[in-house]
Amino acid sequence: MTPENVTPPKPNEINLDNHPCFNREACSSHGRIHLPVAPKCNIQCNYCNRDFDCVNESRPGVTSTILSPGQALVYLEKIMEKRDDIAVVGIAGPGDPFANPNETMETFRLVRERFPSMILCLSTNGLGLTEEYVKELAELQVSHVTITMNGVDPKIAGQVYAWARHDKRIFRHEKAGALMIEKQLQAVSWIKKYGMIAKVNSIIVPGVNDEHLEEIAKTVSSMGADIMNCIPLLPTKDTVFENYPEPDAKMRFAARIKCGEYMNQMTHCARCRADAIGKLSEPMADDVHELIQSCSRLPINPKQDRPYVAVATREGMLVNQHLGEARNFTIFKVDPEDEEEFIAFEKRDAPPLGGRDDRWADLAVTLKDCRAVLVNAAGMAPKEALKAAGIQVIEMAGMIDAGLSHLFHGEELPPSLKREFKSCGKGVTCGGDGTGCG
Ligand SMILES: C[S@@+](CC[C@H](N)C(=O)[O-])C[C@H]1O[C@@H](n2cnc3c(N)ncnc32)[C@H](O)[C@@H]1O
Ligand code: SF4
Ligand code: SF4
Repeated sequence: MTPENVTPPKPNEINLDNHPCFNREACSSHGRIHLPVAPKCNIQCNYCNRDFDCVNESRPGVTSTILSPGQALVYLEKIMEKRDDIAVVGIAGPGDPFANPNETMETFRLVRERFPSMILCLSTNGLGLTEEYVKELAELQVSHVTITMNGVDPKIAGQVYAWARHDKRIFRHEKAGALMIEKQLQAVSWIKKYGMIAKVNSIIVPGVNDEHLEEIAKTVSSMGADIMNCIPLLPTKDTVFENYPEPDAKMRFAARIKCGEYMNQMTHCARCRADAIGKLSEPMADDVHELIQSCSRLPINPKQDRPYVAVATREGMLVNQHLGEARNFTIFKVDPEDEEEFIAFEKRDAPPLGGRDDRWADLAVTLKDCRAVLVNAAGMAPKEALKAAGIQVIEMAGMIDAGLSHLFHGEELPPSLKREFKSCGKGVTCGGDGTGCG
């Protein structure tokens, strides 16, 4: 399971005392960075609203961009060149790390290989965690794993989760609560089995679980969980709990005192963004915001040599074909004589229609030296298949040169040219071939 090129550091090379969330004294000297590599979620909590592209809000679930594992490593390298106080790399969304397990595990592998003494941690709802993942996390010396648990009674937990998706089924209400509790307790026991620090986050939701937190503490402490973080609900727009009151100081204090009878309590959580960086509560500086944005415009695998970009175009000036309708792709590169110019030097045939998933796998091979493909639109299935093969799918309309400047020189794609294909909502797997699903 662990790739051969990963050499986990010796335990004494990582100073766990430097984690500012687990050691209040480290707050003034050390910071953490969250890498936003996990956009999807497998459940919907009634308090959570995940926003991308948002710079102004500081709360969980918000990020200004999403990074691939390779982009995240470049971003981290650049941050580490700028500052020497970052002791922790965490993955906390904006969705769930184990609704995006490949991205999560790959990010940890890359970071561990490059920064052997970095503290690694993550926060998950527990649903997608498997023993295999927990084992590899331990091998990579991820030291702190947080499981967010809002109840140990299905009736109470079921009020917090709108739905949970597991094994291609959707669970709601009490059934969602029961499923989540089972998975979360299992996750805590694996984390302890493999020797990691287990933190339990519980969101204090007035009138729902404020009287029940003690039961959670009692249950998880008996399983060996190390620390609990009772986080006050932050009422958030466009969520079921948006009009619930934020727990006052009395409720927060009471929760921590009652739970504190069973286990250590964290009291200084800053309810951070999924792309938080620096000391706890430090706002994201403008230059860091620009840096993370520019890293998100790098090729998916920035360290791979992919010198070309493929374009779905009829006449060679405009991006004007859907991925599925293009019979061929025009391949562009930077003009070696003039870095500002681009040269179309080849046409490559698209794989024949039909064959669905095979077709996208074949296309990934055809475009294996391309960092991206510019198209008018593409469905989820081809986007996922190409992304997994390291090829970014950029949906846009208009001049090809604008897309190429974006990809080769990191220039912002004008919003007027951006397009985003939305599925029809019929719940079928969309081939995105522009021919409709009938
Ligand atoms: C955005 S989640 C991402 C990680 C993972 N999906 C999870 O739930 O643990 C990070 C943390 O923020 C918490 N959170 C999300 N929305 C919140 C809100 N409105 N108020 C308080 N905590 C919130 C989650 O419960 C979780 O503990
Ligand atoms: S599991 Fe985490 S990311 Fe998913 S809805 Fe709940 S809080 Fe949000
Ligand atoms: S959300 Fe809380 S536990 Fe997570 S990094 Fe911020 S302060 Fe630490």
